[in-house]
Parts: sequence; C-alpha cells; structure tokens
Amino acid sequence: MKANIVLLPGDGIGPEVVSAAVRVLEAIGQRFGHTFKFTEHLIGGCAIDQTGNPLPEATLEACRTADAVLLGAVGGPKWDDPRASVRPEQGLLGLRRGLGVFANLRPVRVHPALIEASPLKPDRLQGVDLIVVRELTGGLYFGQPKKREWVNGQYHAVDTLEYSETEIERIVDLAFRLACQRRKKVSSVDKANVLESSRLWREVTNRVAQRYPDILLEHVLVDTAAMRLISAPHSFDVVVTENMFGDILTDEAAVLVGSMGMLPSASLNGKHGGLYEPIHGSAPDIAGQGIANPIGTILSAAMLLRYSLGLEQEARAIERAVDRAIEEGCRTRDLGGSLSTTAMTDAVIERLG
Ligand SMILES: NC(=O)C1=CN([C@@H]2O[C@H](COP(=O)(O)OP(=O)(O)OC[C@H]3O[C@@H](n4cnc5c(N)ncnc54)[C@H](O)[C@@H]3O)[C@@H](O)[C@H]2O)C=CC1
Ligand SMILES: CC(C)CC(=O)C(=O)O
Ligand SMILES: [Mg+2]
Repeated sequence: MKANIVLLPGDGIGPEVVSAAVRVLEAIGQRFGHTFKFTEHLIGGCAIDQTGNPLPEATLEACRTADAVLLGAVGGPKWDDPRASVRPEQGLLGLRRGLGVFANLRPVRVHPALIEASPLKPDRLQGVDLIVVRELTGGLYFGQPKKREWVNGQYHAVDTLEYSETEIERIVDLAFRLACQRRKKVSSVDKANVLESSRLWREVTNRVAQRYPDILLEHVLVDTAAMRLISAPHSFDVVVTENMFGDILTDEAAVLVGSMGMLPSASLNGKHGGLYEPIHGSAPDIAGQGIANPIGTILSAAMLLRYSLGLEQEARAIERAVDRAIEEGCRTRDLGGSLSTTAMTDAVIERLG
C-alpha cells in the first residue's frame, strides 16, 4: 500500500522521537512492501519562530489531506512567557480542533519486565491493561470565554468548562463500543458533585449505557479516580472522561508503566485519517541529548498503522518488537538503563521479525 503521512516533529525532544518512529515505519514498510511518503511541517514553537503562527495554514491543510499525522510535542521555556498572546500549545489545540479529532485513545498496559523497577507494589501492577478515552476537542481547554481582564485594579482570568449533549454522547458511545471488545466495563470519570457540566455528562452517559446492557458502567469522581489509578489500577478497563481530567490522569498512569516516554495515543473521529502522538511533552530538560525514550512515539506509529491504514499485522509486529526489546533488557535512561534514543530504536527494528 501507499500512504501519505504528515510529520509534525515540533519542539524539544519532538524531532528526536519522531525520527525514531519514522525509522521504524520505514523498516516495517520495507518488510511488508508498503511505501510511506513522509512530508514534514511546522507546528508549535518552531512554527512561531519561523512564521509567527503556531499552526501555519500550510500545516493544517497538509494534515487535512494526509492519510495520517504523526506529531512529536510542542512547547518549551523559550515560548513560556505567560503574557505572550501566541503560544506553542495553541498550535496543537488548533490542530486537534481543526481536524475534529474528538476521541483521544491512550492505552496503558504495564509490561511485566518493568514492574520490578517501579516504586509501586508489584501485585498492584501485574496485568494492568486499561485504556483512557479522553474527550479532546471540548471541555476546559476550549470553552468560551477564555480570557484575562483588568477589573478594579487587578487581573481576573476565566476559563470555561462547557459540553453539549452531542459532544458527550459521541465520546461516551465510543467508550462503550471499545468496552464491548474488551473486559466490558466503562468507568466514567467526572466531578458531578460540583460541576454542572459533569452532571450533564452523567445523565448522557446513563442514557448511552441503556444501549449496552452487557457493559458494566460505574461513575467515579475524578479525585477518587486519581487515587484508585495508583491503589487499584486493575479495577479499570475503559475510562472515559473530560479533556483536562484525561490529560492529568494519563500522566499519572505513566507512573504505572514506568515512564512518561512509554505511552502512545491516537486521536480519531472516524473520518479524518487521525493524529498520533506520544502523551508526553517536549521534555526540555533532556532535549538535544539523544536520550529521550522513543517507545511512546513508536507505539503511536503502530496505532497509526492499525487505525488509519488498517495494517493490523504490521502494527502488531511493532508492538511485539517493543515488548521483546523490553523483555530482553533494552532500556533508555528514564527506565534505569543507558541506551540512547537511536540505540533503543535499533533494538526495536532488530526485533521486527
Ligand atoms: N503534547 C504536547 O505537545 C505536550 C506539550 N507539553 C509542553 O512540553 C513542555 C514541557 O512540559 P513538562 O511539564 O516538562 O512535561 P513533559 O512531558 O515534557 O516532561 C515531564 C517529565 O517527563 C520526562 N519525559 C517526557 N518524555 C520523555 C521521554 N520520551 N523520554 C524520557 N523522559 C521523558 C521529562 O524529561 C520530564 O522530566 C511544556 O512547554 C508543555 O507545555 C506538555 C505536555 C504535552
Ligand atoms: C499541551 C497540551 C495542549 C496538551 C497535553 O498536555 C496533552 O495533550 O497531553
Ligand atoms: Mg498532557
């Protein structure tokens, strides 16, 4: 098959992990006889530096027409002035909204070989396999008004948490459909004891649940969910939640798997090709040193093959190669090893089978 993949390396470690994943995709393409055409575009801080815009029109247009998009990360201290009106993160949020990819899938599977290095109790981690379905184009990151105003001699700042029934229904329905293929449990995470948007979320979720009588539904308050993610991660199968709650809970879930560098994601809407990115940020503290863990981005590339190109066998080949590399002791620094980004990528490519 032939596919056009847009690459958005972005800032910090973004270019390092994206080029690692491209090497894996090229190796898979060679092995299975596919031609992937890669086209690179600007997003985030580097786009601000070169064009003044964190999401240049050429980038959005290229992403709209691509078969899939693979992104690294955006942002960093260079662009962190809190008063700046143009910020790298606006590029990423604009891209997600522009592509309409409302469903962000973040699978969290604990690798048995990484359990012993974890600060958490081994019996809590054994066999943990959950997926967070994060609403990605609404909620607190997008609601209006979002502004800062000078009122009576001081600034007031406003963010808005807003959802329509349609926005809630489509993401919750997707979570239920996923649960049908898994262990048949949905945990809907909200803050319904305080937030009106969460009370609507619960109502709509209960309505959707009636269409799925075989799926067990529980409602969990987000603070309790944060605690249970560490104390009883086994109790989760499919977790569905608001944009910011999902953002925070998945960074927490990275502790279960051993590092921020391990977790992939796919952002989908059933129409556009899809946007794939690791869950981590631009990691300015390690950028440019060649030591970033590329696994989250490599596994995102596997999700790209599965969801956007329908190449299940190829996606599995990558996931198996990652599993074998970990099993056989290959580790970057974040996992207590000494392999560089390139050496870890080589280890995966050697095991593609
Ligand atoms: N999707 C995106 O583009 C995101 C961008 N950001 C941006 O990234 C910048 C840095 O944010 P932070 O809060 O430091 O979060 P971060 O995720 O970049 O880093 C948090 C910690 O995890 C480590 N880490 C992250 N990815 C790693 C990898 N692949 N291998 C090894 N270690 C890794 C970092 O070294 C750091 O110690 C900020 O400008 C933030 O806005 C943050 C999160 C997501
Ligand atoms: C940088 C933000 C826009 C998002 C974020 O932290 C994430 O998607 O994980
Ligand atoms: Mg995040």
